Amino acid sequence: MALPIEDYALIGDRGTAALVGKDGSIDWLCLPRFDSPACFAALLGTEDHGRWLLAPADEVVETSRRYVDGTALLETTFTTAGGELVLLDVMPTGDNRADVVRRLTCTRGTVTVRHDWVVRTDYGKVRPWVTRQRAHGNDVVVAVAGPDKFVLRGPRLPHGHDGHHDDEFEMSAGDEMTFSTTWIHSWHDVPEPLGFDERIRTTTQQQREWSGRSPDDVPHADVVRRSLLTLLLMTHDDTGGIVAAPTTSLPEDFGGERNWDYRFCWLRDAALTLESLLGAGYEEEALEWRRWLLRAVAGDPADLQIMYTVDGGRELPERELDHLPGYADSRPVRIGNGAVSQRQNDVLGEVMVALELARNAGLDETRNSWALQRALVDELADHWDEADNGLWEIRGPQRHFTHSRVMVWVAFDRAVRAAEDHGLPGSVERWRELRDRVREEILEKGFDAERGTFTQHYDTREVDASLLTIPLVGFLPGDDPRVLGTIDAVCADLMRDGLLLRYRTQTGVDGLAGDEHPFLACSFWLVSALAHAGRRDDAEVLMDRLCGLTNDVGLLAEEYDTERGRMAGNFPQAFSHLALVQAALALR
Ligand SMILES: OC[C@H]1O[C@H](O[C@H]2O[C@H](CO)[C@@H](O)[C@H](O)[C@H]2O)[C@H](O)[C@@H](O)[C@@H]1O
Repeated sequence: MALPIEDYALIGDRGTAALVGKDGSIDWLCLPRFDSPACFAALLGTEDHGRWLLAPADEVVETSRRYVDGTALLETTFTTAGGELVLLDVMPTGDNRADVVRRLTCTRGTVTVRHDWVVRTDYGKVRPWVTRQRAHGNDVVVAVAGPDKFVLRGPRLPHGHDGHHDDEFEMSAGDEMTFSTTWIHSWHDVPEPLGFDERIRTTTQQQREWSGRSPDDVPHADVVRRSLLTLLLMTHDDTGGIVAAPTTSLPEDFGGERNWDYRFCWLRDAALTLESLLGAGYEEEALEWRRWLLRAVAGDPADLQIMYTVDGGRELPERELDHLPGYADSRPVRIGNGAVSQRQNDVLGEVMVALELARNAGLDETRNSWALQRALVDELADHWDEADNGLWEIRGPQRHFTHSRVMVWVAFDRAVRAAEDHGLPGSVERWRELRDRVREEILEKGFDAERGTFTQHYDTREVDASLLTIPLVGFLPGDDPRVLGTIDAVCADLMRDGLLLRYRTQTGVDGLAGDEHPFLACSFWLVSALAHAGRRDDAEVLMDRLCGLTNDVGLLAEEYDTERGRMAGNFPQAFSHLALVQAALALR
């Protein structure tokens, strides 16, 4: 059975990423890309759905973990009655290969190690054909199924029993053993082995150099550095696409149906990630992402999607995997995401903010990059008043969501500013007129004057945590009475044990059964809104609490179940980490 979500840590090579459990088992890995089918899917099922375990066979009396300073190399230390074993997990970056390297070092006494290598392709469904072969002068174990080939290397290889390749062996103080699994296309020959020491050294250097540029002058600078590194791991090296999370179907409601696939590039999540990276001083990432964006949305602006595959593809049909029981029996397990065809009017606003920040950071517009923004804003000008599914991608009826309307204002506002401040060409008069019109409309229809708060949509008196972004995007100043009233109303209606829900599910607005837990990004938005409102002390108290919720290696899922003290939803979630960075920057 899978571990609590917070007992996993992320390793990755910026092509894909794996979840390593505190028990030494890799329970989730999609190869070679974030959105490829998983070959280790025990996270959503059992060990028979694929996993790779290296851990003491003896009873473990203590486990501690850490990332090697400034890197995403994970070090797990197991203490047993007889000794101590350190497991280093690395996915080397920058070499266009897909390898997972696991190095065991016995640092004290004697430890019996258990090895279990269970590859199942197609998300735990297909048992590959596994053989022992000779390649490049060594024995290797090779698993083949359809297009995929997995090569296990190591100084001592496990043997096959009942579909598992397992082994037990003793290690004594000073012993070191390195194993690796490499993915290749099944029609290719087994590649050369990696030079482990050299790849570990370069990966360490690259990641240290990158994370060393993270700001020191923010509260919780270490947590911020880890968040930035986690966002980097979710940015695809080759294409520049940024995924929302490396997992699918970790439940928002344990045992419920709120299970979604996040292994894709949402324009919203990616644009917000970029804002955080730019705010923290990482500028070159903006260029890569803008290139990704230009390729992904190229074509008729009317065909803009709200999400794409990692390489900018448009097809990500949602389907259910019946063969997987789901994490904590949360079914269905879904791959693909039906929200792809939704109308979400906020998205262009977020994109325009990120591209404006990039411009202000010195990234010049190319003819193409501005022409595209201009075409998208003109397209929005023809449809700005249509109802939508909102940023929460609700599957209930479309509405006039206030947050979406505010982001429409943002899109026109940033387009006008691009023309005014940077002399970029476009239908500025029309954009200006629509910007002012949507603003008036929001203040009239999206504001409940009696209660002194903005509302979730135009036909309700309910509130929504997304309204906390109103001061953050500059729609109103942070100390405007309407903003202060909204903060109070959101806290009064949506606070659960000190953390914020996105909205009240009980109203049925999202068209789904069940409930959910506080959404961590919303609580970070509250920190930022409080800071903008001049309530710095309150903001700091909440920020301290939220940073205290990160797991032992600094990671956050999408939501937090305050009753059980457990993380919920996909993990780690870019939205949570990017909002953490933004909150820290707001408190700078
Ligand atoms: O709440 C139902 C929706 O949940 C998912 O959307 C959430 O995740 C997205 C990626 O991080 C984020 O952009 C969005 O704001 C969140 O609501 C899911 O992807 C949707 O299919 C689902 O309808």
